[in-house]
Amino acid sequence: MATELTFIMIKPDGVQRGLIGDIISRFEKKGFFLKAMKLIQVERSFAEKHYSDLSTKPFFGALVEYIISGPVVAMVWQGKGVVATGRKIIGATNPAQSEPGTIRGDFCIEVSRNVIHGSDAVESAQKEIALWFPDGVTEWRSSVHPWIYEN
Ligand SMILES: Nc1ncnc2c1ncn2[C@@H]1O[C@H](COP(=O)(O)OP(=O)(O)OP(=O)(O)O)[C@@H](O)[C@H]1O
Repeated sequence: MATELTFIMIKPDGVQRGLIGDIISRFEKKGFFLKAMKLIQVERSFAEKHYSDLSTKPFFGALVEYIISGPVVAMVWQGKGVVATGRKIIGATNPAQSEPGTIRGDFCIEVSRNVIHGSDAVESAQKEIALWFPDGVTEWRSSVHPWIYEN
């Protein structure tokens, strides 16, 4: 059974622009399973912690302002290869380079308003899931699992 997990966050622009349903639908239709989800407006200190790896970047202050500017949808998705495939579904960081058919390729223009975050590695996914969902995620098995996964 596929146990890989990734952390996905719909950023404030994605929430404000009504893209939540479309984004969730893309992950569901691919064959990934939702394990946790909440709509939450985070504190500055929490956003700084989430993006601590980028604290020396010139855009760090603007990035934190953007993330705390409204509610975000934080989610955990499960499935075979969900970290790498999730990044492909999302598309390149800069929407100018994101392929059509990806979330960023279809829905946004600016790197500073790029709608969605996805973990970049299994290890960072584990760290981000622990930060955003300290009480853990919901264990359940979809009844359609055998129609998507051979084992
Ligand atoms: N040059 C930039 N100017 C403004 N914002 C930027 C710039 N580069 C990155 N960002 C913002 O910081 C976020 C994190 O940058 P990172 O390089 O980790 O990209 P990413 O891993 O594709 O994005 P994310 O972590 O949000 O999935 C980007 O998604 C974007 O919102």
